[in-house]
Amino acid sequence: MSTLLEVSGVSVSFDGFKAINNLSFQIAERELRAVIGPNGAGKTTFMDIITGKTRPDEGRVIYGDKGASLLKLSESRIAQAGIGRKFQRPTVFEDQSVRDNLMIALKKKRGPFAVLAFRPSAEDHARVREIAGEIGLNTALARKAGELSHGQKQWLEIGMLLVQEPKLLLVDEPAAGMTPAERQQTTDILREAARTRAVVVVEHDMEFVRRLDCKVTVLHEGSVLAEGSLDHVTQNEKVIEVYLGR
Ligand SMILES: Nc1ncnc2c1ncn2[C@@H]1O[C@H](COP(=O)(O)OP(=O)(O)OP(=O)(O)O)[C@@H](O)[C@H]1O
Repeated sequence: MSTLLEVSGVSVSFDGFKAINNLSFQIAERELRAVIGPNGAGKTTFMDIITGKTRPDEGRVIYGDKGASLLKLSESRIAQAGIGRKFQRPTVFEDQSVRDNLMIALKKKRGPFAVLAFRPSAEDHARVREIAGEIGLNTALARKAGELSHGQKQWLEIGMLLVQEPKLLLVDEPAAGMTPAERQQTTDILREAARTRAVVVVEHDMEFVRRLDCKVTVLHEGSVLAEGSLDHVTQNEKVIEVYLGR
């Protein structure tokens, strides 16, 4: 399968401190990947580089079948090019229903001019119902987002990104604060999402990563320390030393 995103030889320093150090990373068009690593390993900075929030000092970030450089694009252009990011804390519109939250996200996809004259079509309603099903909220469409559990809000926000049909979805610590049952469902949602796109999940919870059952990239001091199945990387001596052995 072809590569969707290729990061090569990327470095970035903050006040002389190398947060990302000659980092290389690739993900295929349809792939689920977990990124793990101890505190300060560079996971957040790595995602900031992909979304254009942080510009690297060196290296290349190539995206899509035309091999476009993301380094030339603004944050909003990168988002429009199909890179969606879910931050740790849910940011749904609490006073709006689940349906309206998903509709707002659909509207956003159409761009600033569509917002003014947006009237949801039967197709839009069908799409919203479809996504609500994928995130396990099909019976909660009329509920206010503010009444949802923490886990359900996280799913809603993932749904708001999925409605926009990202090619690459970046998800930051989705399992934090979730009940075991919510974690299980989150795994299912992310695995399903990765059947039609690339999904990168940054996560500390090893049980959660195990259930994702995907290739794992271990970051340490801004570089890739190991990559492979969770069993493979957790047997790596260097990984045990810097990360698991702590
Ligand atoms: N804007 C910044 N200015 C200065 N230092 C920064 C900045 N952003 C990140 N750093 C430093 O870069 C290193 C990598 O940080 P980063 O947040 O990417 O790590 P992380 O793997 O996401 O950590 P955590 O698991 O704790 O969230 C850290 O030492 C951090 O203090």
